[in-house]
Amino acid sequence: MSQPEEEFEEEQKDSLKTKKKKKEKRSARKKKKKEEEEKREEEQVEEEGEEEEEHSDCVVLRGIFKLGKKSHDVLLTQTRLTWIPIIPETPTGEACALQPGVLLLRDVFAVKVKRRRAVGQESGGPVLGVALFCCRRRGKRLEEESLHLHNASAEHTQTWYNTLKELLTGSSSRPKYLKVFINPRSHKKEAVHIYREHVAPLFRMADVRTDITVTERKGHALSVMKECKLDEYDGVVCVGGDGSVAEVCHALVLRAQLDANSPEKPVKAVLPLGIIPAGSTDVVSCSVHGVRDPVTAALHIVLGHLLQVDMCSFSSLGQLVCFGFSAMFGFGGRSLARAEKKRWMPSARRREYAVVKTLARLRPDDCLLSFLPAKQSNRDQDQDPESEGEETWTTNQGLYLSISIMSIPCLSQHAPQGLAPNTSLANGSAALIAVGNTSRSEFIKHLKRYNSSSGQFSFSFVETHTVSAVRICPRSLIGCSEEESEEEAESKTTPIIQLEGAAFPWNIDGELVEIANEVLIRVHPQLITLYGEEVDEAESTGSCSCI
Ligand SMILES: Nc1ncnc2c1ncn2[C@@H]1O[C@H](COP(=O)(O)OP(=O)(O)OP(=O)(O)O)[C@@H](O)[C@H]1O
Repeated sequence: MSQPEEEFEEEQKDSLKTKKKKKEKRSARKKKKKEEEEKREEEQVEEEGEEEEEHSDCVVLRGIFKLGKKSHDVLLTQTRLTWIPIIPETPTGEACALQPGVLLLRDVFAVKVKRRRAVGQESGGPVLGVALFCCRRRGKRLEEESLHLHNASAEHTQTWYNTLKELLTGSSSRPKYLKVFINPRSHKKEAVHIYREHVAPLFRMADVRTDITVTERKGHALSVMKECKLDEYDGVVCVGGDGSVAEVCHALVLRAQLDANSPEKPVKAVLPLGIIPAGSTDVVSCSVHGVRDPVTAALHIVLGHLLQVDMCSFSSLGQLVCFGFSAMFGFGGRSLARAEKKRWMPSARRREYAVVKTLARLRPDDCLLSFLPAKQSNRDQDQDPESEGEETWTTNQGLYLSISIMSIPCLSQHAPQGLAPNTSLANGSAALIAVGNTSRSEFIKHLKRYNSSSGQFSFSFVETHTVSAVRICPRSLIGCSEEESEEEAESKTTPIIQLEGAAFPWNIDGELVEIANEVLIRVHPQLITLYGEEVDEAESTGSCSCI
């Protein structure tokens, strides 16, 4: 065979090979596609099976209503309302593209009879049908929505109204009577307005009665809570910032402890607490709602979404200071103390001023820091870490710029993943974040990373631990003399602080608490119930402008 012929034959062989390969590839692709289709069909069958199972939830009522302008076949079961459009036969046989719909009763918080009324008419009027008020989810936000079922028959409408009402009141976690505390001084003094505008109408609609106290001073909510008849209420609501929330949470747990006559051991709060955010940061509200939004918060309350949440007790020299969710010692305590001295400034400016000033005078504290690592068993159940026998404390002595203890993730719009992303609401432990001595620029880098999603702990001077207890014993007031006197020099009206016996500023849930001695913090698993849901991240509104 001549060479060109050989080459041709080789070429032919090659092209045959590639054709074969292509064919193989094609058939493999076809096979894969067929398998995928079969899988999809199987999944669809499974889904349909599940749907059928759910729909086998037997029909309680069935009737015809108009939704919009079209008639629908409406089915009510114990858990859902389903509507299917009734398509009239047309001479042309044209299909109408109307969609069926479904509404889960767990999302419905009110049902009303609709009537036609003239302007100013308060009662009576011909029946139009029933209206259902429900919540719709938009990301982390819950929004109010209504569904109108029209049928002019009074008897038909009444039967549906009664049955729906009965099904809705069957849910035991939904409150009927609430004790409400409103702090009129919170943040921009908008708490009363927020409650009246966004919350009260939803409570009224859901037939939730309320007993309102507008607080007159710090400690007012605590004194009311100590005295009031708790068994009358199904829950407590706090409208305010983190300081107000901390006071009401503390009051609920303290009251449970007093009622149970248990001076040593904290007792789980009897009533759940709903938080309507009206502060500037609203860390606790963000941690259980994912947003700072009064409507979302109110809808979680009326729908009875309950969450068990861990709390800490803070004590010094054997005396209880308070119950709370988070505490900051060092930088966090100092900047709050500085901000409190400038109460006359608007809150955002005050905070910025305090952060910048405290950064400018950054000083470490010489501390003895001890902690009790959390055991796995603490996190799984409602178990008191104190009851676990031998306690093996780890103790370090050193210079710290900041020490934080947080039993909840502390989400906020400035730190969407939370100040303590490694802890959760009810894992029976707290996050200990200890920031050792470093340069100002490195410390600022660490702080800035809270705004982004991660990396705030990947510095050699930051250590984190999962703990069930922490003890902090400040050993001296390093650098305070110079710092405080500079501060005082600015405000000539306030007396110079006497350093002897001076207390250390702590930021406990956004409130300034001054403690002179060692502080013991213990985590108490699921000590309180809050209205809300488990969220992994808060809605962010951009970074904090001060750093
Ligand atoms: N009528 C009142 N006047 C002054 N203080 C009050 C009053 N009612 C309650 N307080 C106290 O005000 C403190 C701060 O409340 P809160 O956290 O709601 O507001 P805030 O400090 O302005 O908010 P934020 O901390 O989010 O900026 C709480 O300790 C609370 O007990």
